[in-house]
Amino acid sequence: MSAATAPRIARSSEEFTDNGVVTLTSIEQKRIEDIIKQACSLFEPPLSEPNLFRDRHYQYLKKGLHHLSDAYECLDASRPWICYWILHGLELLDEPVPDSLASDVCAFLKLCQCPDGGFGGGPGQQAHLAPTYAAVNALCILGTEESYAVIDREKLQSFLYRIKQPNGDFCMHQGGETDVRSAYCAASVASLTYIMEPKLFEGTADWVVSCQNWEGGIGGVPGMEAHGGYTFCGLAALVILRKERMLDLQRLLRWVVNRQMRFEGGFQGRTNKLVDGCYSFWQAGLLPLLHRSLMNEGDQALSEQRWMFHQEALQEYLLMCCQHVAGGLLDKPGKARDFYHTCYCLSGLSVAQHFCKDGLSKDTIVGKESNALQPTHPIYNIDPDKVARALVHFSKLGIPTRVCPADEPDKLNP
Ligand SMILES: CC(C)=CCC/C(C)=C/CC/C(C)=C/COP(=O)(O)OP(=O)(O)O
Ligand SMILES: [Zn+2]
Repeated sequence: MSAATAPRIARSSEEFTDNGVVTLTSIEQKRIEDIIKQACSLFEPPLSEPNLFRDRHYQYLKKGLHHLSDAYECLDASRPWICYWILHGLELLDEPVPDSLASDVCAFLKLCQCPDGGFGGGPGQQAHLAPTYAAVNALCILGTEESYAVIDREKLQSFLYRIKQPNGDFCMHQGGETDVRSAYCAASVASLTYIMEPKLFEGTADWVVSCQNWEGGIGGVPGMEAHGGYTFCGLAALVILRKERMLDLQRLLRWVVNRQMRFEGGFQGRTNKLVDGCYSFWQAGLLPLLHRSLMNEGDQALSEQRWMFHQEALQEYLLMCCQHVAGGLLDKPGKARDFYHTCYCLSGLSVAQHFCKDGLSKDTIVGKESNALQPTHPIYNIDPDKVARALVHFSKLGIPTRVCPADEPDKLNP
């Protein structure tokens, strides 16, 4: 389907204003719609096919593994994230990482690993669940004996026990905050590296479920506004724990499908906020998880061909509004490119291109076939084959047995 003829979900917000009330939010929304309109006008016929700037994105990502600009100084405590964002972007583009570069990344992430387990945001930094999640994902993307060997699984397991809370949730780091991100990061690394045991996740599902709120989505902590980032973390954590049926999935579905913007085609993170390219993964990525969960609940009406969002409209938003001409992707037109948005815009584009159910797949590619990206795993957001390889590798090693499990939990977080 050409971009020019693709049906838009609905019309601009102006056409929905029935009481004429102007607020700061409505002014901002209108301004963004005007910017989107302008960006899309560049694709009027005959230039109607939006093109993925594959090579420019590749060059941008490749350079980031060697050199970062001063703008990344503020991410000094997120360096494993930068490795993950870049490596995942490269695998989506089907660009291999040379062996020597892969070894350099392994050596760097080894320096980020803490003597007591888990990974910090950089060498010598305190162990934290977010960079731990990013480091494990990055090492699994590399998928070599060398990269798997970096992870000290016994110590990773004891780090998780140390930050586990009596209510089932985890602190992001010793003495740190708790929210739904931590349940996902902990469940993700524990399942991928095969260190998961029931005791470690006792109470976790109940805690995550308590964060589903009146809107149907999931907030960071109980009672908080629902947000796409937390909703993805909550649902993905429950899918790993095989407890997603404890959520009200119909209300979750209703909430997320209403986060796709009727004019822009991209997703917003929460009600009455602006479209942002990164929610192409955090929000649209919920639909494959929901599809599987509802199928397991016996829902007979599920499509065999499509996810329950407008896949073409999301692809158009990403291709027409989120690509930087010099490579890299972004939140919305006029914003700067960065590796976070490049990773999650490409991840969302991949979700929107590839439907898969029970081994049956159906591709819906906006623009040329060469726009197609590699698929991504709906839970871990890395190449599905790399997930399978990591599971085979780590399951052979068995679950580490701790000397005295009862002594560890909450020792440092009474
Ligand atoms: C695995 C892992 C650690 C996942 C993180 C998930 C994630 C993206 C959470 C978002 C958190 C948040 C409150 C964003 C609001 O940003 P904002 O107010 O700037 O944006 P908004 O206006 O779009 O809501
Ligand atoms: Zn964003």
